[in-house]
Amino acid sequence: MGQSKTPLLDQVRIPADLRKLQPGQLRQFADELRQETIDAVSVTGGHLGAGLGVVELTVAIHYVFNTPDDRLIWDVGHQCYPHKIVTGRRDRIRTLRMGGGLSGFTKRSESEYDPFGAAHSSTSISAGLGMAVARDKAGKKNHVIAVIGDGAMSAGMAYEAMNNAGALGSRLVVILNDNDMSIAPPVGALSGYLSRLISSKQYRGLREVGKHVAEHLPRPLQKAARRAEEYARGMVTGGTLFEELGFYYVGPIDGHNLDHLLPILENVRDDPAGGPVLIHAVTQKGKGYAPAEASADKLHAVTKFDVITGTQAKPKANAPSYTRVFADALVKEAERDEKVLAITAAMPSGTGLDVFEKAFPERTFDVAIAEQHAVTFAAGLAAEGYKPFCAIYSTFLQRGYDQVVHDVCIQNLPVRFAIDRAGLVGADGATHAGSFDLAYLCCLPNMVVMAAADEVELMDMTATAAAYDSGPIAFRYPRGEGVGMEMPERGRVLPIGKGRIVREGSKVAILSLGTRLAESLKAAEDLAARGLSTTVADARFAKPLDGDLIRKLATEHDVLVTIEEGSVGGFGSHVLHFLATEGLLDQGCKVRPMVLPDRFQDQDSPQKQYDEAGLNAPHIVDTVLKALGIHESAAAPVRA
Ligand SMILES: Cc1ncc(C[n+]2csc(CCOP(=O)(O)OP(=O)(O)O)c2C)c(N)n1
Ligand SMILES: CC(=O)[C@@H](O)[C@H](O)COP(=O)(O)O
Ligand SMILES: [Mg+2]
Repeated sequence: MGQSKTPLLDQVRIPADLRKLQPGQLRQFADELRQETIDAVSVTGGHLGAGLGVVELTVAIHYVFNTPDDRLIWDVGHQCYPHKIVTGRRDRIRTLRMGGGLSGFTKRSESEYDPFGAAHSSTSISAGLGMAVARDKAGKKNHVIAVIGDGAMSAGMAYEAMNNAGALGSRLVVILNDNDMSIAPPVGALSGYLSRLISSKQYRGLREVGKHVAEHLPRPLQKAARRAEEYARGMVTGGTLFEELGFYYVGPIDGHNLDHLLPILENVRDDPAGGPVLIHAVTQKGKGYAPAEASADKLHAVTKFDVITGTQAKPKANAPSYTRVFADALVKEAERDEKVLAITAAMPSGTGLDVFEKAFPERTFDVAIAEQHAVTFAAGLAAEGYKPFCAIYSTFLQRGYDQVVHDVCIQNLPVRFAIDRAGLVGADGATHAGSFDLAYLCCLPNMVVMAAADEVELMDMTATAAAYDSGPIAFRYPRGEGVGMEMPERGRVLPIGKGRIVREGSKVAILSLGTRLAESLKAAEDLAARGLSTTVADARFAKPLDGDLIRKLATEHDVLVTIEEGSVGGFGSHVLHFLATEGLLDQGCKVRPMVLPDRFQDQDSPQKQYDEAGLNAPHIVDTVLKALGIHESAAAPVRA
């Protein structure tokens, strides 16, 4: 057996083992931890850049603080792979984001070292403050540390939390991990402010003097020195934004320099003064891995890759992604209509608006991680006659729901919602599943909701949304590739509220919404082979429903199955409501809605997730056979 490449890391299963090392060994330990992170992610794929940027912070925090009694919360949690390696999960780290494996984010049920789950950003200060107040009420003395990135710090929730923390005065340590990156380079005034904080050399000089003086005075005098320091700080920068919110500000410090991190964390740990503290750590996303450091996005998210070259093993695409189809379709609409604008909340590449921005930089808005603002900003634009396309993942649109109701629907403003990542999303698991947008949008008056069955439909829905100016309209589509359709030059405008029959039959009807259409057609072939003639219809609209189509299907078939990539309370529920109120359930048609299960599904491949959800062709066949009292199984060979 060759000599281990990670001799120090091999000695550490949990942080208590780490704390047995000498401070002088931590540099090597961090290097080994970084290598292990790179090697593990080269096997699993996942979020690489963020984790590489917090290797030293991870080591220093677990070394100085008594985790898990001291609570450590990672904002977003995508940077938590080094944390997972040093908290008893190194043996499973190569199962990251795989079915049955470790989550790609922090997760309470996975480890006592994960006191709070994450994945949606900007929650860590709120959760940390909750834990700090709980500690105070219980008379405990443990520390609470929240590590939040500069991107996550651009979300309103972070300020709500700091505003409250400053008022409550509970002891809370917030570490701002400032790597001057979100997924893309950061946007917004805060980003510029942080850069000024870091670059004001004069400020750093005064602070340096102040800090050293403060450290060598007896405790009572330190306060005086500290006040002098604060005065210096106030004199140079007028008090940092964070201090105005009631935080003691420490920094900016080098977030990769353990010689700085360790004493500062120890000072903060041992300082008997109460109150919230914000340590401003300057780091580099992708640190220590040349391909990441050289990449524009610092390898925020990668597939499996070759460690030596950094070359990723990206599967060959058989068709354009839905995201790309949307982006290209929107460009075509914008070429014809100067009122078309596009808005993203810090996800330009994920939503495809980076493509749109290349064509129309003046008509593209990245508002940072601020979905609530994005929606109402769009409403403001619509109120003035523009045609804003708010491109937000289904799961992240949950953040702006009240704005959709209150600012868009009640006022019936023509905001267009391009909802990517609808349905199950695979490796990101439950936190990112787009399961609920049908339920949370179809109940809203004035809202029109479409779901694309394939990439041609998505082009048509983009054109339809551009043309529709009578109120809010949303269209959803899944993560991943299209089905490989011949693409028209431009999308056609669809008649609002009208579905289409894709396959004629007579005994069974499958009414599909969205991309379950492919599985519905497969099921129809199987059923026909069993002597059950099957109609397949694509609803296209979840709202308004195509009443005539539904009535036809329910009155001309013995079984009507609805299927959608969404939770209960969405399309199928509204079809059932329609059937019931129209008395169409009274005539014996057996109706079976097929929806996502009423539980959160962990990560796996989308195909396996839909198998687990029971929404693939065999499940449709089984549902029909059961409804007809035929006790065959979809798995059983079809009768000759
Ligand atoms: C509410 C919400 N919107 C969007 C995202 C998508 N997202 C994941 S990480 C990220 C950037 C985070 O930037 P930062 O906090 O600076 O962390 P870094 O990747 O730089 O370490 C974004 C926008 C999210 N996780 N949550
Ligand atoms: C961490 C985070 O929230 C994003 O990076 C998200 O994982 C992106 O999802 P996609 O990979 O579907 O764009
Ligand atoms: Mg960042």
